[in-house]
Amino acid sequence: MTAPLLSIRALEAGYGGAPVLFGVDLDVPAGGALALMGRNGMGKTTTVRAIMGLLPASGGRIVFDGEELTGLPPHRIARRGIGLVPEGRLIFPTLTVEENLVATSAPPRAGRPAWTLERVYGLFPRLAERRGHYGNRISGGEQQMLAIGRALMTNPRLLILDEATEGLAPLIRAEIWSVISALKGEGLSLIVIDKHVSALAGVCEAVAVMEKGRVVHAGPAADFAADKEMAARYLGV
Ligand SMILES: Nc1ncnc2c1ncn2[C@@H]1O[C@H](COP(=O)(O)OP(=O)(O)OP(=O)(O)O)[C@@H](O)[C@H]1O
Repeated sequence: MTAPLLSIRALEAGYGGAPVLFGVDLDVPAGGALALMGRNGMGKTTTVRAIMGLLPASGGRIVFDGEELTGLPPHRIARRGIGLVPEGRLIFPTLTVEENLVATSAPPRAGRPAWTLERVYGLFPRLAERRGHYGNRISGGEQQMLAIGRALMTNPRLLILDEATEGLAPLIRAEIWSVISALKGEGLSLIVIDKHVSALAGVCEAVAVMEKGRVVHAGPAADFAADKEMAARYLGV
């Protein structure tokens, strides 16, 4: 069996001495997509922050493409090839759409087609129409597209989407899911945090459910989506 692209073992992290993660284990195979689920406050975003180096790990290991990430600063982790679409989008409000896209762009990776402005605009034609608008003058859906485009401009090998469809109108949400699915089809590896179980199962092979800072269930996403009782037990839906 080939080693996973991302492997997390016994990860511990917290805020100001208060522990939040108590030994998280996760794997993402190259080209695979993992749905990370769980009720509010269970530690999903904290896990993502630890992967990105935005929060120090107090224990455990994060290995990406065979190299240890634990302890590296966020910009070096991004350079290794992990892109983040953060919860709340965090668009630069006083930069234009185009400036937001180029602000964090990074060189392409060997063997993968480079992400360019043209390619991002091809994926999201609305961003091309809004290219000169400031980040705080576009709709929530457009901001979400921009957050995804900006992460793609770093030419990631693994893209982490934290609540990328949260609070969006159904049509825009469907557009975002179809883009996520297309990215998966191109071989990009994904971690997708979202509440929409059936949409997740359409893109992700695997699911991991977090409860109180631990992974309490891991398995095929299709099985999870088909088992209403299990979804109700873990997600309270
Ligand atoms: N900056 C912070 N300082 C202190 N505690 C925090 C901070 N951010 C999160 N927490 C706490 O850490 C725990 C896990 O939060 P986290 O944001 O990782 O959950 P989540 O599973 O992503 O949920 P959500 O869907 O609400 O984002 C919660 O108890 C939360 O209150």
